[in-house]
Amino acid sequence: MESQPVHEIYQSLERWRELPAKHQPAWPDADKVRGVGDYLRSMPPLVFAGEADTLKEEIAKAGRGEAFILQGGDCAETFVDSVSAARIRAKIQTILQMAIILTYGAALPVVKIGRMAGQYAKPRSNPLETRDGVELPSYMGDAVNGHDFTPEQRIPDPQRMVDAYHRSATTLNLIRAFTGGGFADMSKVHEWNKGFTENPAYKKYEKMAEDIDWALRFMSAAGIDSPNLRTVDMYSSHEALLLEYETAMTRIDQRTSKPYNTSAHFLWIGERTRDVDGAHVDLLSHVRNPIGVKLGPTSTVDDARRLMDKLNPDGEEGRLTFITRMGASKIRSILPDLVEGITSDGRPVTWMTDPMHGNTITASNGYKTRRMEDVVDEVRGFFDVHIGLGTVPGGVHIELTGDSVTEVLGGSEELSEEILSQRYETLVDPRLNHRQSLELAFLVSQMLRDSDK
Ligand SMILES: O=C[C@H](O)[C@H](O)COP(=O)(O)O
Ligand SMILES: C=C(OP(=O)(O)O)C(=O)O
Ligand SMILES: [Mn+2]
Repeated sequence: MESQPVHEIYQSLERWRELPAKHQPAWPDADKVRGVGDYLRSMPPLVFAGEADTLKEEIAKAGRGEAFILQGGDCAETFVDSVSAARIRAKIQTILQMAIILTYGAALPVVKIGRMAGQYAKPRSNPLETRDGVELPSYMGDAVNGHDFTPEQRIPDPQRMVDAYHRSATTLNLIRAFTGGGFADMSKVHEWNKGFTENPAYKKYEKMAEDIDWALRFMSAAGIDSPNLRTVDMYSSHEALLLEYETAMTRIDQRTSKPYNTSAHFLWIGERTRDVDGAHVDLLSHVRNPIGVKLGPTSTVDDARRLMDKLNPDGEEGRLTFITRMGASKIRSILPDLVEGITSDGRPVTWMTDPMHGNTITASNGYKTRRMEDVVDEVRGFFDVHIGLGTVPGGVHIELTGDSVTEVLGGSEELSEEILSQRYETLVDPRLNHRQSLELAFLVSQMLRDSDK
């Protein structure tokens, strides 16, 4: 097939400008936005298109039940945390620990994707925030404005997109260093748990680490060795919200002459921007990365089919993932029709669950929170529905952190409303802490095991 002329590709990448674009910041200075776009276009890509292709194959495997995807990280990364190697390491470590729990428990390869190295932009329910009669733009993530409630901080500043690019680069560098440079060596599974032993989840982890050590000694004695035991692949992802940033980071791949978004391996379109005739869907329809679309409780089969027509008309395996986020009380009644309607289309999709965003509540003391039991119940509902239909539960999408924050209620330590204020550090949505993340991984590994019977 003849490749499309380069100028036509670049034209197609700008077509979104004629379409309705939701949740874009009201940038005060259009010239400054253009300048930032030019700067970003002059900068190197953050990821290589070939890596995105490899991830697409991995996601295809998850869609067929030959692997399972673990996607996790902050709701909103912050510039402050991006300079803390300890915080980034704790997050990577949490994802690696969860992945090893899932791999060992279910004997299934786990595809690891961080909500990291670019998760700096947020859609908000209300574009404005009012405090004591003062109205300012809502915080939309560090790539847009500052969290402090002052006009200086809250007015969107396009220069922040440049900062987001550089901080994504340093975070990604650290991810690559940790996952390729010895930290992720399987013989270190014990060390990842150091200092965390006085809790049932940590004890369970310790026991599993001992079993893995024994298996490794057996393999070594039997002369079995694999580079897979020493390094892991971890991919980057974020919500493709800021159209100017995502367009500037889209480049034509030399190997294939096709456009790839080089700001992350995997991009997703959020529940609030998934209109099939809107700007976000149009922009991502032109790039070749694997992409996801969040589907909330009002999604219809027709919505999802039209998204497939636009985003994956030829039914390329691994290209399109639907990340459902229905809410624990709704998933069992809503998901079956959606999955059946899409399965009968015949074109493959990979199904993931985001058990966080449909389960957000306000605690009696005003904190935005979630209940661990609802999170677990939505994942369970996701497995129940897919197993009932004979389709494949392909992965989980989790908001988490490696620190001991107090943002989500419940879990084995029975975190209560009164405790939320102790370490409530998120700037947008509540995240599972390190312990709750491991607990969830153990429960999901059991669900995966049961689904294999
Ligand atoms: O992370 C997702 C959204 O940005 C977030 O849930 C919106 O939160 P809000 O309702 O506080 O604006
Ligand atoms: C905005 C998010 O979710 P959703 O689009 O599902 O509401 C998110 O993932 O942080
Ligand atoms: Mn969120």
